[in-house]
Amino acid sequence: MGTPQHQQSATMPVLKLIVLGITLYTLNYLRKLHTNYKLARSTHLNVVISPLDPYGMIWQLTQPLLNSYMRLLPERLSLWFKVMDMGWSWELDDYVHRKLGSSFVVVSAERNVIYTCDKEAVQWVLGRRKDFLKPDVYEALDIFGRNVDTVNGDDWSRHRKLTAPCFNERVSSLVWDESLRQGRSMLSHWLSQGKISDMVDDTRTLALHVLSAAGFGVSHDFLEGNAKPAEGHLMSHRDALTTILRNLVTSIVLSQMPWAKRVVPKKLKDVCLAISEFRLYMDELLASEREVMRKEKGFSKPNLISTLIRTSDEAKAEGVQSAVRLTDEEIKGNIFIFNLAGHDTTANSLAYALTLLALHPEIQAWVVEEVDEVMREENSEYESLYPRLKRVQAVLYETLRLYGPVPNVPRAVSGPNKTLQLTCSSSSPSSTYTLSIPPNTSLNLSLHAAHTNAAYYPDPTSFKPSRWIKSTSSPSSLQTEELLPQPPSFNPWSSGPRICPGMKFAQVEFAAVLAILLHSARVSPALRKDGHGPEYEERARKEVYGVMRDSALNGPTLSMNRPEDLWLKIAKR
Ligand code: HEM
Repeated sequence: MGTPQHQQSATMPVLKLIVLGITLYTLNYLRKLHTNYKLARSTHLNVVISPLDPYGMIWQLTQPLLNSYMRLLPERLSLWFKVMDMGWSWELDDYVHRKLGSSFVVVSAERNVIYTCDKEAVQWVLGRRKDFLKPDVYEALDIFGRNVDTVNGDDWSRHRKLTAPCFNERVSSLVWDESLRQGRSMLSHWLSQGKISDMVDDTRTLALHVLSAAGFGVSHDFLEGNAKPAEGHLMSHRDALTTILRNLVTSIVLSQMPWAKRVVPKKLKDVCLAISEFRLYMDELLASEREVMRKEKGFSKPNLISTLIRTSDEAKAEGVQSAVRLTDEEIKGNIFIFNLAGHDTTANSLAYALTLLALHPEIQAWVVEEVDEVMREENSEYESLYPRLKRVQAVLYETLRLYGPVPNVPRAVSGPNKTLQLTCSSSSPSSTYTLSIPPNTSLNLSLHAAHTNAAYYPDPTSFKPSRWIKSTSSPSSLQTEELLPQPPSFNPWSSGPRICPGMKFAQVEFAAVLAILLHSARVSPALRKDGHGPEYEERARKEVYGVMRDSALNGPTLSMNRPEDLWLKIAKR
């Protein structure tokens, strides 16, 4: 054993090495920060310096921990955090853009990010899919195979071309029928309770069942679902999918480590099982769908999966090169992404809309007027009823404007060292500016900030679905009302070539469910404890509003943080 002096002299070089390492790292960090700062200044936009890379792993991991501390700091020290935290950027509406301009730059050592809520810039970026790409981070969603949501370039054209036929009018009609069926069951379940909490849980079940019927041709009962595993399985199809969607990040990580199922704790083992079971179900679906097509020389039902297989197999049969076909892995990747992209988005939109209507009884009465007129008819056909639900559609638009599931859309710039320029004048005609995007710069399109910008929407934070309706006669009547087209500042489904292909699917599902509910029931705010009288109603209103506003990006979509605290009264009309 050496003397203390010997030990001290042995640790000195190690310490020196550590100090040298830290110094070199810091100098390199400052050099990169300085280079990016100079690039950011060249844009002539306002600049916010961030110590962390907005797309980096450290930011992703530390953000939730830093949140409560940052709220204690004065704004000049916490502004970078306010800008980058997606939860805050939703909570603050367009506050940050009002302070820093409709476009500004966040500088970090790794990259710069231009944040913009300028409608011209947003349309420009979304319209140029070859210049502005989905960032690599999307590839994490390739759990079951590459798909239309995660790929870029020619691959995207192929996926989009072959998946587009899935969203046709026959599928819309199927979505309508199934949504009415599920909506009716959900309503009788709610009416039997009189007062409900955690409505989001029910709207998620409903959305999943509609996707299952329209996606796989598998119908579930609203209450019982299909909890029994099919023959040869350990988990039901519905439970496997629900487990994956509710544990998305864990599923992404575990899908990369197939060996992990042997060593992880029980809860994670269930996620591993769900992944392998869902893969098996998809293999079986593909095989059985092909069998039906072979026997009947057609396809059983016009659902998403049969359309996807048919389109792809027809291309194969016609000897079309592989460049315009999807592999089985890619078919499975797309089926999964339809489920992921179409589940929480629609479920949360329904939940927010019902909460908003409960808080605004006068608007609920306005929608009911239309619903009663349309739904009193004997027939419940999609073609004749859906187009007449214009006020219902206006409620969806207004809900998405204020509580859109996707408040921000990220984009990377393709190729190195490119400077792109656009002249913007929309936010203020007197202050036209050039938006130039220097090298090493990504983009963040602040959809929610645009949706709550007073230059685009008068009285922007108020819930006013009537702003989407115009009447062609005076006095206004239901027959002469028209739904206004979506303006360039309104992009809850994105826009351009990569616009959400499930837009119509979501619109039809939303309209059917809202119409069936409001035709028979009235929704109003409630509290966990029963009570009545004006004071009770006022407290219930405040509580429900508070729970709804306590929302954040939980996973990829905006949702309420405490849905179990949301109580609503459902009374038969
Ligand atoms: C209210 C409901 C919905 C909203 C607000 C919504 C919103 C969006 C947005 C903003 C994007 C673009 C994301 C980006 O470019 O980064 C998108 C893409 C997509 N959505 Fe939706 N969505 C909804 C429902 C659905 C449904 C029901 C489906 C399928 C059944 C679906 C499937 C997809 C797919 C596959 C993409 C990727 C398209 C591509 O990149 O070419 N969505 N959605």
